Amino acid sequence: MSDELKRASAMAALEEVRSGMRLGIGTGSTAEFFVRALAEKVAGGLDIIGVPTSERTAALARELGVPLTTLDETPELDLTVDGADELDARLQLIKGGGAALLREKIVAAASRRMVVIADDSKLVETLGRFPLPIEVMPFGLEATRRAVVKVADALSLKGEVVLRMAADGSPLVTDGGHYILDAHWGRLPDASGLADRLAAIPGVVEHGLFIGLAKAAYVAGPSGVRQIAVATADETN
Ligand SMILES: O=C(CO)[C@H](O)[C@H](O)COP(=O)(O)O
Repeated sequence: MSDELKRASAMAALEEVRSGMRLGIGTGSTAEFFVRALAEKVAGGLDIIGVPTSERTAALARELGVPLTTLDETPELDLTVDGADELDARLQLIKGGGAALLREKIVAAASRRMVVIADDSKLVETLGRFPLPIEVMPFGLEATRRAVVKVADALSLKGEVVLRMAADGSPLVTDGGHYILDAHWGRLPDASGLADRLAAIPGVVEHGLFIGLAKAAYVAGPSGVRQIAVATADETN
């Protein structure tokens, strides 16, 4: 994804931000463009407060002067803007490529509205080209991995489930102190059913399937940014 497209999608989402808003602030290289643009607006007088979805985003926001709070102080948010590794037309997402999926999901769920910023290479017909990140407890890792594989077997999903490693060769540790399993299963025709089964495994802390959380996406392509929105109950009746 080119920086131009990342910036374009971030700028489109920034249009939704109003003074007085409580914002969830996403993680990743696309979200970074959003943080930088938001910081400029804050410097120009925009009055917002943000909850970062990772230590990495918190550090950047702090450095750029974006006022931050926590979900404990501000448990209800107006809008969360975040990137995604993959999205489909129903705005089901795969997230967690940046290992921040747990905080990202907690923050998105605490928000009245979540919007996704992405380029059009991330828009797929069926989720699963991107390996699905699954955040797990270090305790009982192998037992949990086997339980995850059993879920895959039950759904006829085939492919490796591998522990994500850090650059130094040790297991990558998330902001929450957990590990990440990356599931290379390919197409996930029933993402929602898979999400339910993974969530029921005791050692699984959270998985990267975001179902029913995003309300809109700003998808940037060569011919501009288009908004994809989920139909509201009013529109479907
Ligand atoms: O889910 C995420 C982090 O956990 C990111 O939103 C996702 O990985 C997209 O990142 P990028 O904008 O760098 O492609």
